[in-house]
Amino acid sequence: MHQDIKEILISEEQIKEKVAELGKRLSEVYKDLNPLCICVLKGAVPFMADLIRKMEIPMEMDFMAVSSYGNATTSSGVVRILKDLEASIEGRHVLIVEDIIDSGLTLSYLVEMLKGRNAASVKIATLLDKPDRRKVDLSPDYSCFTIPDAFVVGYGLDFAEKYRNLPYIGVLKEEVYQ
Ligand SMILES: O=P(O)(O)OC[C@H]1O[C@H](OP(=O)(O)OP(=O)(O)O)[C@H](O)[C@@H]1O
Ligand SMILES: Nc1nc2[nH]cnc2c(=O)[nH]1
Repeated sequence: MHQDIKEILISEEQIKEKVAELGKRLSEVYKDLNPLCICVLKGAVPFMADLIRKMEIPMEMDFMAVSSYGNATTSSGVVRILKDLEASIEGRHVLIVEDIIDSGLTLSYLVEMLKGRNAASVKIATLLDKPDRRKVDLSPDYSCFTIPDAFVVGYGLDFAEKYRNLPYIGVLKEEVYQ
């Protein structure tokens, strides 16, 4: 285990199992709909890469970069679009793929914005859901794990851009970010 990690919350094996389950479910839900999976950079990259390989249906992908955190561990509430989608989503079935929903501020902004572009549907798939910290009324359509209120890293999630490459979800030691 990495020296900055206090505890492994979700193991590599647990992630693999849940992601495969979700991919199978999405393959049924989105059969014949050619969904557009939107990966929210950067944290959702490992989840997106693993999830789409478990979706055994035609699909397309695009990427967005938004930022509300910078290098902090709590959301500023201000969502900035750093990179927009490449193509129109009018009439498309959109699935936003996220690594974590915390305050919900990032996604509630994103969902409203994408709905405003006349998508046929806009749904959310998240690896992690941290409902205790929610500031807006938002719940994911698909979620792999519900986690307690702790700052987690790994499998895409960072602290100051580090730890994204850990294959598990871990809780960071307090002394690392204090
Ligand atoms: O529900 P919220 O409180 O809004 O938090 C969730 C957002 O925070 C993280 O992004 P971050 O801005 O850290 O960017 P990153 O994915 O590049 O690390 C995460 O990837 C979500 O997008
Ligand atoms: N790395 C990381 N980013 C987040 N963004 C919102 N919540 C979290 C969290 O617990 N960890």
